[in-house]
Amino acid sequence: MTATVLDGKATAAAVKEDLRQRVKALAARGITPGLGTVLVGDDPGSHAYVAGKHRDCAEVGIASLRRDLPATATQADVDAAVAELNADPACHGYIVQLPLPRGLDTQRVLEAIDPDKDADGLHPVNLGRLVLGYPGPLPCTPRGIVHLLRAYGVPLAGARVVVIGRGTTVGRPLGLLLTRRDENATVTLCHTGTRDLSAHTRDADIVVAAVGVPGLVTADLVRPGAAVVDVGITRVVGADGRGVYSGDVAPEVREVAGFVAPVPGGVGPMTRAMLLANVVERAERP
Ligand SMILES: Nc1nc2c(c(=O)[nH]1)N[C@@H](CN(C=O)c1ccc(C(=O)N[C@@H](CCC(=O)O)C(=O)O)cc1)CN2
Repeated sequence: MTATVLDGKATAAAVKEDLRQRVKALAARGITPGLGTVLVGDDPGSHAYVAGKHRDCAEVGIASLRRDLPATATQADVDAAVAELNADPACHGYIVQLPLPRGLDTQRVLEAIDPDKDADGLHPVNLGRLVLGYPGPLPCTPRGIVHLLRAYGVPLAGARVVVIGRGTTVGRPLGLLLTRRDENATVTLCHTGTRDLSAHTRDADIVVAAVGVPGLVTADLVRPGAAVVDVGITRVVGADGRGVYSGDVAPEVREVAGFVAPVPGGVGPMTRAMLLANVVERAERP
């Protein structure tokens, strides 16, 4: 069997086309949605991701508000950038690019974001809303994973899903999302302390790997025909000595699985598209 590839680029392109139309409708009402970013330091990966977010904004007609701070920025500098975006009426939603440089208090920064402008859905108030099943912005990667699975008709209701990874940006919120009544899946949340990981994954209809351990999910861990979603993204040195991305899922899994969301080209583009969706939805709210 060769798995059907869950094409995140194509699915994200369709999401962006829909958003472009909705942004046009907003323009007719005199509203331009605005996405802000706070980027601190020199990490090349973070710079590339933030640049990508602003390119996406330009593609769909969302206004960009960039706040780039040097690696020497203090906690007070970051707090000030956050306070400025909280107060700016042109900004419908914004993100603080993670990870922040060492020495800055990530939790304090995330908690300072106005929950109403939390485009990442990572503020404790919004994670609490997710727990309670109240409406609110959803974390972008989990939302993107659910959208991608649905786009390819992978059944969620009643599905046994194993999520590997208990982080607050992907694993934990994904478990909450998939167990809502609308999705109705049964979720097992595995992590580095899980004994006999394969006993869980071999039983699963859907395996989501979000730990950042290249090649962790091998073919023998996957039930034939299952859907496997790769979220891990690690930069490794390829055979030719150049940097390449490696996911948590080994390449041979494609011979066993029914569906595979690859790295790159799977969940990453969906994460970016869902960020735009959160901003447009916020701008559409009365
Ligand atoms: N505030 C946030 N910080 C971070 C998040 C986040 O969701 N919010 N997630 C990651 C980084 N990230 C977005 O910020 C992100 C990472 C990777 C991709 C992506 O599209 N990856 C591509 C491959 C890389 C490439 O082609 O350049 C892919 O998978 O196809 C998008 C977003 C940590 N920080």
